[in-house]
Amino acid sequence: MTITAREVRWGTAGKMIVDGVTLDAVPGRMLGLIGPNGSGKSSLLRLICRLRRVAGGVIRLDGADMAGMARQVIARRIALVEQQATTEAEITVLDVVRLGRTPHRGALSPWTERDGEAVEAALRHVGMAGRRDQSWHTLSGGERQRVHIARALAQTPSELLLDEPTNHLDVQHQLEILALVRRLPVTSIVALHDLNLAAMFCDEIAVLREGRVVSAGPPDAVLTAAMIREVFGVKACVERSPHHGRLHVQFLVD
Ligand SMILES: Nc1ncnc2c1ncn2[C@@H]1O[C@H](COP(=O)(O)OP(=O)(O)OP(=O)(O)O)[C@@H](O)[C@H]1O
Repeated sequence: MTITAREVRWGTAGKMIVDGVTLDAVPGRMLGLIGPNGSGKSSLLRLICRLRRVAGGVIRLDGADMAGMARQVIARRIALVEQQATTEAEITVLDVVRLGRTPHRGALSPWTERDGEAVEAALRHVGMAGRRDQSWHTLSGGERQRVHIARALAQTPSELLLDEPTNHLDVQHQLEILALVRRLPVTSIVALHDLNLAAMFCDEIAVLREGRVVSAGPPDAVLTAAMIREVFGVKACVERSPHHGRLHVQFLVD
């Protein structure tokens, strides 16, 4: 396992928001986090990359308790793409992606060939190499999302955390980004609202409700009509697609 969480708790204002979460991210695989709005997905991702400190339980990276690790050590390993990340307006696409190299560089160290290669590869991966000189504030929402993902890739993480990475993206780019993450030699944890994207791309899925994992395992075991009704309050029919062989969820409205 690369990242393991055991009985992780975190809360604020007297309310438990992550309430005893236990999960394992298997090396090289994609773990999906699904759950209704406010179920704790973003909070859990922020705990995993230690933007927040756990109030109880333990998160380990390759067996070592992350609570005792230096911030830079964590930043060299784990990249997070947040849902609504903001960036200074007066910078270019290239500037944003170059920021991904920060954890690998000392304050005075020169820009290296390796830094440049990581940035170029990241720009290419998200299809933004031709837009490197464009000003950040002129980008569309989807383009910004792709540049944020490029920044995370430039960090050359071994663990990649993505909070709703398909938000703002058109269907082609939704599929491309998730296919890219799957292809990368990284362990990924991805919060997703679209159950069909989760079914298509995730190796394992954990379902959160009110800060607790209520189901976890391969998509075939987790994505059931009963779970969708119970957790999301929606009627659904779950079938195996004759086209791609993965589960497909059809929602039913009265
Ligand atoms: N710093 C905070 N102060 C107060 N409440 C918070 C804080 N951070 C998170 N919350 C609350 O915790 C709950 C979980 O939020 P979180 O963003 O983790 O959920 P989520 O599953 O990612 O939701 P969504 O699907 O809507 O993005 C929400 O009710 C949110 O309002």
